[in-house]
Amino acid sequence: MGCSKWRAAFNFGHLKVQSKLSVFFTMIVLFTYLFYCLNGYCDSLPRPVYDQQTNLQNKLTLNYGQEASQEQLGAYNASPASLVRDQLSDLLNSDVPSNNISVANNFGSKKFPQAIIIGVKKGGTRALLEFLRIHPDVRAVGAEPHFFDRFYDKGLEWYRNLMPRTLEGQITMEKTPSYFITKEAPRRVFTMSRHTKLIVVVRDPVTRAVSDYTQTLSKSPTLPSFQNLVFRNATTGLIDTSWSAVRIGIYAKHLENWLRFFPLSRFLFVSGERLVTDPAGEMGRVQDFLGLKRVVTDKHFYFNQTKGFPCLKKPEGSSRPRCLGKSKGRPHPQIPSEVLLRLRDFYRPFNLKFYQMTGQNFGWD
Ligand SMILES: Nc1ncnc2c1ncn2[C@@H]1O[C@H](COP(=O)(O)OS(=O)(=O)O)[C@@H](OP(=O)(O)O)[C@H]1O
Repeated sequence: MGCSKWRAAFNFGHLKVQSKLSVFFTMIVLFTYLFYCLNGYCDSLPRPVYDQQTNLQNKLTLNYGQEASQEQLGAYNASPASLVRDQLSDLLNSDVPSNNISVANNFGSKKFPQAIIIGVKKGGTRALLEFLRIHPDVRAVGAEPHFFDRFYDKGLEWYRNLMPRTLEGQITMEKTPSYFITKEAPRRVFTMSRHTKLIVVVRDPVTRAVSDYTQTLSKSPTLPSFQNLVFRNATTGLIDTSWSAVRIGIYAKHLENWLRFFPLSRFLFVSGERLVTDPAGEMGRVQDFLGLKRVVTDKHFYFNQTKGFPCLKKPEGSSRPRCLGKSKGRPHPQIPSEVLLRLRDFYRPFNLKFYQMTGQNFGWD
């Protein structure tokens, strides 16, 4: 009996010591956590949806060949949650190997883009951005932010937050091809920074229109035929310039709008055709324009016969080469040649004006 009393007293004392110790350790853990947070090391902890979106975009930035952009983002509304959902589904559905660097990037700071690919839709903007992203001094948002056309009211800080972090000497970039045709975009970009470098990938407006139509057709199979949409009056052959597939290709008109705010020296016009036939040559010009060392060269590309386009050679440690996804390089429907000829006639004067304005002959006629 006396022995068991003694044992109970011992156990009670032992328990007291134990609880004191656990309070002590909890305090240590709490203080350590507070110390780390105050020093800004809590970045990798779970955050609100809005911040996760930024993280996801950083992750997208490090993955090649996302088909996010135009198509998916065309469908999303302004809610950050839907943006996260769409981009997450991009990551999961992508046919691109996911073994690329996908570590969290907590180094550097988020800056406004110093260079933007502002157009044109279906010009080859995705290929250009993905080719640029192999450059170690380029960091870009994977998806299209659509800030200067759709989400301007969210404010510049919202926009900056979408950007990946960059270190000294690295360039922040994004691409949203609809900026080129957005009336308010030049003034808005100018307000952000008058020094922004502007890249426009242009492609023969006739093929561009067909490519644009092909994309819409892939989503709405009951769409009227190209020739039904392209003419305002089929008998007279009057072209319907209110159809966006036609309007986007009047490059001279859109450029005029931009030249009200930016001098020509701020622009680089990339040939969408040469981006396919000579990607390394075109990338050389782009890197020079951005003041970058020519790191992306012909040794990075090979021509994929099945795809019919240049793709990036597989990086070390990866099993697959990297081509753009299925939504790039779709076969175009057959359009009657007289329709295409009529459209070519329509574009000719605008093309000539564009060559004159840019001092470059793109050879579309
Ligand atoms: N390397 C490579 N791989 C695949 N596709 C390439 C490449 N280079 C240029 N292109 C051309 O890019 C066209 C799509 O242009 P965009 O990326 O600007 O389209 S989008 O506006 O973002 O939807 C796409 O148009 P379509 O052929 O009509 O699909 C391609 O012709």
